[in-house]
Amino acid sequence: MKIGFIGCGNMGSAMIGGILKNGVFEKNEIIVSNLTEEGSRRSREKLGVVTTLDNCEVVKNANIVILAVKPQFYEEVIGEIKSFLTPQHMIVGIAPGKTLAWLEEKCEQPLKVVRLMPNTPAQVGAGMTGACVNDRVTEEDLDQILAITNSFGRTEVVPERLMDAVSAVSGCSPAYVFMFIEAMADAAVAQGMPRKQAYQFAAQAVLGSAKLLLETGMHPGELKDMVCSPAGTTIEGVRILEKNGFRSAVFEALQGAADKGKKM
Ligand SMILES: NC(=O)C1=CN([C@@H]2O[C@H](COP(=O)(O)OP(=O)(O)OC[C@H]3O[C@@H](n4cnc5c(N)ncnc54)[C@H](O)[C@@H]3O)[C@@H](O)[C@H]2O)C=CC1
Ligand SMILES: O=C(O)[C@@H]1CCC=N1
Repeated sequence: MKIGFIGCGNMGSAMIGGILKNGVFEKNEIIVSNLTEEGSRRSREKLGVVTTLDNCEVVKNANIVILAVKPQFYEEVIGEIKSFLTPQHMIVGIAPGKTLAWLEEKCEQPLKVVRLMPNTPAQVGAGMTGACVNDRVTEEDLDQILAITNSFGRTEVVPERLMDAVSAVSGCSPAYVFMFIEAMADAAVAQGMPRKQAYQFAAQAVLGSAKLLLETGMHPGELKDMVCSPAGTTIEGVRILEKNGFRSAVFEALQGAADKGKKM
């Protein structure tokens, strides 16, 4: 086995999906630990990977170890596995607030440490991941990490000080985007559109807008202005969004998410 996941819920299974689809590792090179036999059965059936109920088995059998449990369980899990870690291991944290220094300190030995902040669109190969590493991680190690993260979307290597911003702007933001889509669809339903169709219209508009921005590289303000005809319908909506503090609400939400990460 080459790569191991401790915990295999939403993020773990999304990451493994991309890794397998792009052939970065084979099924028999991936070991996953779960809390319950039921969880292990799901991982085997859904992903076909090797499973165990013992977190230490992951460390004994893989040199890249991804901590894919909720942040509250990090300390307990590291406590369990730390005596099996060696300088050859690369330990990968994906939780907000768990810094490289914190991970190194809890592992109680000099180790290669990586911090990633992926997001759930990884499930469909459209993830965005922020990555940073400690100074023991070599260029070759980083290439291996990028092969993994690029298998489920895009990756940017950033200085660690930006990881809370990454967490807010791409780790958490899918939740806010889904709220936006849901609200737009509700409004379309209120106008008489069937709900299923409303989700198609709203989601495709968000997908297309993001694609337009990424592919043209144009300023979002310019793209917004292209939609707003003088005395038209869109600018009326823009007026109402501004009056209701839309931009400020988004700003505050991301600020709150980033601040929360700093405290974790
Ligand atoms: N869900 C998201 O959008 C994102 C999550 N993350 C981070 O990814 C990590 C995992 O989050 P999710 O996958 O969403 O959580 P999840 O709850 O879906 O998955 C966690 C899995 O770990 C298992 N688990 C819990 N304690 C365990 C233990 N002691 N040993 C082995 N397995 C154990 C649980 O049974 C569960 O299957 C978290 O640290 C989270 O902050 C990062 C970016 C985005
Ligand atoms: O809120 C959470 O726990 C995770 C971190 C980034 C997105 N979701």
